[in-house]
Amino acid sequence: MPLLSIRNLNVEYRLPDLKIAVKALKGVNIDVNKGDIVGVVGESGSGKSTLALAIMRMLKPPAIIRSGSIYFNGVDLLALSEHEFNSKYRWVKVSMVPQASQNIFNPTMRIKDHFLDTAKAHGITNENEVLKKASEMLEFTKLNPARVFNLYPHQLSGGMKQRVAISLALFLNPELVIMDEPTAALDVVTQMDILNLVKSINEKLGTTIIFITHDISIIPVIASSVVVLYNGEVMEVGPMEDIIIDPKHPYTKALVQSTPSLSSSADEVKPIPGEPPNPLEDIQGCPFWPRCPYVMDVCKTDKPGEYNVNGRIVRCYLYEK
Ligand SMILES: Nc1ncnc2c1ncn2[C@@H]1O[C@H](COP(=O)(O)OP(=O)(O)OP(=O)(O)O)[C@@H](O)[C@H]1O
Repeated sequence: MPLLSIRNLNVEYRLPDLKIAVKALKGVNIDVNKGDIVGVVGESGSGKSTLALAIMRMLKPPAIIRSGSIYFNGVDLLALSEHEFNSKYRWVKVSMVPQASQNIFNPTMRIKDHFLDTAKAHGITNENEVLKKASEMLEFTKLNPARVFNLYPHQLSGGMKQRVAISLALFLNPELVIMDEPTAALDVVTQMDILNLVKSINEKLGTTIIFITHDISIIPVIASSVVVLYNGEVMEVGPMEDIIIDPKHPYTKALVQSTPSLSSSADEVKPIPGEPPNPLEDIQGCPFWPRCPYVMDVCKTDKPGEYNVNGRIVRCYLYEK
């Protein structure tokens, strides 16, 4: 059984002024196996953060989960009461390093108090116990707890803040951590440090990780398997090497070809044709058809199913048997 299994997840943002809903996630199915680092890749607006917030049950209005299930070890997280989810799952079994996590800190609180506050929100009030565990996690992320505990957020560099955000996500020993663009807004050297840290969390602590990024060039460095999102829909899922070396879905192919570091020569780099989708427009059929070089009539009217191509899932009529 996968550690996390998302089934037919549909999330909308309702925009009453415009009398429409933006369909941010459409029929999403994703399995995350224990011990994996699953890279979720997609362009801006493809629904990555919505997915992270849905798993954490942290979506706020105008977002609404229209339907679907998110099973964690077989328990549907969406069916639990808020009290049960908060006391047994949120941060305890599943936690998150949010997007732009450098900005999550309360500027008036010392780092130590961020750990105490998070623990308190989950019913853990033994200060010594919390600080001992927080120290271990700060040390694991290569920070000096004695020094960092008493600092205010503005006294930390961007890389240090990201390490603290990661320590905060880890310190209740979750089995799964969702990291939403954890290397965005960092310089290249610090990015590599954080990627190495993420790998050591996975290897040494055994934590399963969902690693969200808009940058497919990071995927080979970090992920064991990949989910490709486009306009709120899963296009392709498979092992990292297969997806990067031999992408099957025309969108994944276009994404790889548009990325200089993944192409063998500069001549092979091609921008993805056409325009990114308009979130207010509900495209019939496959959402990639207006940009797809292989488009067929059926793609414009019907959504492709999940076709199994040598053990990976590809949602494209080219692979219909
Ligand atoms: N609060 C909101 N109100 C209305 N629409 C929203 C809201 N938040 C997100 N959306 C829409 O939902 C879709 C998915 O957004 P989401 O932020 O999940 O994508 P993303 O892949 O994480 O993008 P980015 O990398 O830019 O953060 C987009 O079309 C976006 O415009």
